[in-house]
Amino acid sequence: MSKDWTDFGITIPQGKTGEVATTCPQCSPHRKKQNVKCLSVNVDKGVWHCNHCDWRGTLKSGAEERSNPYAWTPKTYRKPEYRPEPQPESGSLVDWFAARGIPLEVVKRNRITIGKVYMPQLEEEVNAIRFPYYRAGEVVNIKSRDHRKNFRMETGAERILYGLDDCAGADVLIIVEGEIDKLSLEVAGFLNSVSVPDGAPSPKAKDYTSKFSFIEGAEDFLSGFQRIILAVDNDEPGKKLEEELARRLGRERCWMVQWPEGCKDANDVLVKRGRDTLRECIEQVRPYPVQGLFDVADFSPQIVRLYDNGHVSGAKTGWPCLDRFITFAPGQWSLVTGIPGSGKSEFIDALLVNLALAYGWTFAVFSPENYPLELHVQKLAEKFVGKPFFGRSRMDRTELDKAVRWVNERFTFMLPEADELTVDRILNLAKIAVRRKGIRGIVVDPWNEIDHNRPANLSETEYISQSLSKIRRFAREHDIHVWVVAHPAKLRKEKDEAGRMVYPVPTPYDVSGSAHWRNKADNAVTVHREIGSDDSMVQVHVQKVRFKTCGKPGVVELRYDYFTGRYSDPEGRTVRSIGGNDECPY
Ligand SMILES: Nc1ncnc2c1ncn2[C@@H]1O[C@H](COP(=O)(O)OP(=O)(O)OP(=O)(O)O)[C@@H](O)[C@H]1O
Repeated sequence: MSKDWTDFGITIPQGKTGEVATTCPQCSPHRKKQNVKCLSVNVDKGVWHCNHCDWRGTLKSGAEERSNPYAWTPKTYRKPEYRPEPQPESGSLVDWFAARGIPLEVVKRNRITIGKVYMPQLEEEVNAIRFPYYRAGEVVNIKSRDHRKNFRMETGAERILYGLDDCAGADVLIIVEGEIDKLSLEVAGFLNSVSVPDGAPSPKAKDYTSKFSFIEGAEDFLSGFQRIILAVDNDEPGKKLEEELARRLGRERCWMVQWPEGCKDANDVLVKRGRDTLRECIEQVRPYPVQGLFDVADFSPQIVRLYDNGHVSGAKTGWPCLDRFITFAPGQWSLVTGIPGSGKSEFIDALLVNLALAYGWTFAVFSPENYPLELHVQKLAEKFVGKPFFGRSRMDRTELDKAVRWVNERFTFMLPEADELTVDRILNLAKIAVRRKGIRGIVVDPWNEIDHNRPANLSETEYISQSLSKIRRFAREHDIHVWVVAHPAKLRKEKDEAGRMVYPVPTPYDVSGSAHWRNKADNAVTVHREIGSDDSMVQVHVQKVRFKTCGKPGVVELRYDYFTGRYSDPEGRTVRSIGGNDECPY
């Protein structure tokens, strides 16, 4: 028997035929805008499709099963048409470049033209200079720029580096911040330069991962250079671009340029000081500071920034009561301990979700206890949506889809083969994630799942010391925060104030292995609760904070919601805060 619309919960106004817009029984009841008619139905053909949640089907064969809605699908890009007409040898284009010290032959070689372009921000067609982005002789994108400095790149086209084809066979690559800077370097005799497609991130931007999307498609290209010169602008966004490029491409092969006083970028140098000075700037580069080798000159901008802006704390946890005691800064590592089942993993997951939401941070997570992976995604999705995965009030399909896509963008999971479960291997995988995804944090949960096959010549203490040093080095080198979850050695129950036998709050000194845990960690946190009690309160003991700008020892309570895995900050429930000259129990 053939089915009708009511079998699928679809409401068609009586007598309507042809194309009808109506609400979607799958997603509308769960949306804020419940009355929006997001379901397109063709009544005559008996087919439907929801423009919001992608639910589709036909009366004949029913609702379509979504095979793997989250599967990776290759990105498809549009290739713009670019047929440069011969340009006049004089006039506005030539004059514009001449004023910037770029001669006609360089404009011609780079096939730059002037033409009419629709500028969405102006909602009109204007005359604009057009910079074609070539890769292997083919135009992949075009940057258009009008005389008021409005920019546009082609819709749906891939964002790649500008000037890729000029660098084939070079050992050294120069990266600049704009097309004109790249052309300026050509004038100074350096063809081996590329410009980032989107300029530098704004100093206030929290999430600027999309500015670096060109790296993923250029991995092979970028890996071919022994030396990379970062010749970006001499301003705050330029500094941010320089730091992020060095962090992702590897500081050890990056070099920095110092522009002369009063010059902002390569083109400024060309115009104000001439091509010889620009050449000298590129020839007199300084190595990017790497861990362990610093001159005060290497970090003088940071000193001035510190003087001007004051101390910068770490990233806030998302729970104001806890923020008073600990914030998590890049370049550091934190020990997280607690008795089994105290909620260490839940707490870390909730923290990462908060950091991802507030700062756009991305993470690589080694958490074999959270496998199979779908269980881990379940926990992260619950925290993101604020609804459980199962049960009557669970998240709907639209919320699930949104959550899974979000988790996919923010989290990478590391699980090396059983015979490669070493600290080195995990850090190697994390290094790739830094380059590709710009991750800001790593979680190792727990430490004892790593294969600690220590060399015969090392004691356990020496081995732990070495491994923790590697972690510290990695955090600093890549400017990321590392959280290591480690279990305490066997604890004995003790009598509490009420005479009950309870487990004491473990300290970093209780962590199996050695006192190096306490000494080497930048921060130490214990997640503690009385297992078995009905109370959903969890204590977070901040037992060590190395840098006072990031916090101070103290204890707070958070309330745990078992169904969503979220923690909330019950106003006024701070157990005690210890700081300043107060006696500190840790
Ligand atoms: N405050 C709480 N109240 C009730 N249940 C909790 C609380 N915190 C965590 N749980 C539950 O306890 C279980 C263990 O949590 P989790 O895996 O985070 O602990 P853990 O400290 O990482 O454990 P392990 O040391 O065994 O790895 C989970 O089912 C979690 O939902």
